[in-house]
Amino acid sequence: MQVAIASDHAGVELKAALAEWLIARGVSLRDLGPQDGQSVDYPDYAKRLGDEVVQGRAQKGVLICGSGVGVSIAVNKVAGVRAALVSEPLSASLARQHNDANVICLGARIVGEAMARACVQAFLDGEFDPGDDGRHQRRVDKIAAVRASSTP
Ligand SMILES: O=C(CO)[C@H](O)[C@H](O)[C@H](O)COP(=O)(O)O
Repeated sequence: MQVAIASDHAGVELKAALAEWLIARGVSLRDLGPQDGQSVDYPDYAKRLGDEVVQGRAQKGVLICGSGVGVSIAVNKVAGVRAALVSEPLSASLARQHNDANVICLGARIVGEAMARACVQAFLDGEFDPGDDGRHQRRVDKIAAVRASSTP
């Protein structure tokens, strides 16, 4: 599985720490930047990562900004992205199990490195469960239908 990671300036240190940890654990990782702490605009990196996922160059993505809110709003505008903003591992796991999330968003000014690692681990380990009656799949399908039927 290919994993992509990106951030804005507020998330660049946490991104570097997570990237080092993931690579050490054998994860195939694409770091989409930025590479330094110069101020950037989070929608640019959110789009870059969202495109990477929906175009199939990565199967999952990790996005980081100061709060996680900006990147989560932005990346959920990319058709096919289901991004979850999380700050603890149960939500990260449920985002996979129930929502088939393909991106998680973290706030570097909200969570510490250990909690961020726990969230990423739960997200990468989690598997989508369509539900014994298909209810989770039906709801995920309805998310796509909401987008398809929305007018600007
Ligand atoms: O979008 C955000 C807030 O919801 C992110 O936390 C950004 O990282 C933050 O806005 C960046 O703020 P800065 O003052 O430019 O560092």
